[in-house]
Amino acid sequence: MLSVDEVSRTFGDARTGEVQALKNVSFCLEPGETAGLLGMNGAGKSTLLRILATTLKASEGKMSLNGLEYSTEGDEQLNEKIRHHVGFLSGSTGLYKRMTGRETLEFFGRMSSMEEENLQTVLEEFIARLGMADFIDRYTDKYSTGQKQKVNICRALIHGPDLLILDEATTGLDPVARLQVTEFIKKMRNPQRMMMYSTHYFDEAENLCDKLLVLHKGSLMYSGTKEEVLQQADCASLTELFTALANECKI
Ligand SMILES: Nc1ncnc2c1ncn2[C@@H]1O[C@H](COP(=O)(O)OP(=O)(O)OP(=O)(O)O)[C@@H](O)[C@H]1O
Repeated sequence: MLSVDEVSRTFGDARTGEVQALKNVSFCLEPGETAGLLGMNGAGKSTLLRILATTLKASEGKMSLNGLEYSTEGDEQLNEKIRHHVGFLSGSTGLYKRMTGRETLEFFGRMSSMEEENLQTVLEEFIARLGMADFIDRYTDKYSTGQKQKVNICRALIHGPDLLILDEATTGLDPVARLQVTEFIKKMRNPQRMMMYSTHYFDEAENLCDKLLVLHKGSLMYSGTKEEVLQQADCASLTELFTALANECKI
């Protein structure tokens, strides 16, 4: 289980003083569950995902993954243990230009101490499922955005993490690649794996996620199934909900 309890994060900003990017956010994810993280630009989605991936420290609060406590004091040994169970695709995940996609995935699989036979089996399955055979042996600097993103998603998944964190995984993809990627992510669900999926596409949130977490100005404003969220917000659709939030920001 992923447990997030009263997590906050403040950034110092030279121009405006302090920015409170997350304010007392609490929620749980059960094994097998996928949560869709929604929110307007600047709502705090990436900040939350980076904290869960241990690349950023929370200012306050507690978190645990399957009983392992995150360290907010910067204890690298504790966070290293967590990292073994986490796969993270951030908005800025890059690829080594002078490696092929296959070499990249082999590299990360070996870094995670995967057995060679298992690594090759998983790799072939990923290549087939995401239609990567045509480009996987080319250097990644020649890849299109969609091709890069497919390799990045595989990189986050190669070691079979319990918690998969995907930050806007389909941004910039054409409709066919978007469908391929979302179908692949759906197939990668299993009864143990938890997923945090941030997106600006409502159809993906509805199609992929068991529950939704709506962040607004750093606070978790609504959470639950889509129906529960709409009921809490007294809205008929997610579009209506976000239009209301956007209008509130203009006031
Ligand atoms: N390193 C930083 N220093 C100062 N402020 C930051 C930093 N990182 C994020 N912020 C601020 O924290 C707030 C939340 O940012 P965050 O990137 O988490 O939002 P987001 O919901 O992921 O937005 P988007 O949908 O645009 O990616 C914003 O006001 C942002 O400017």
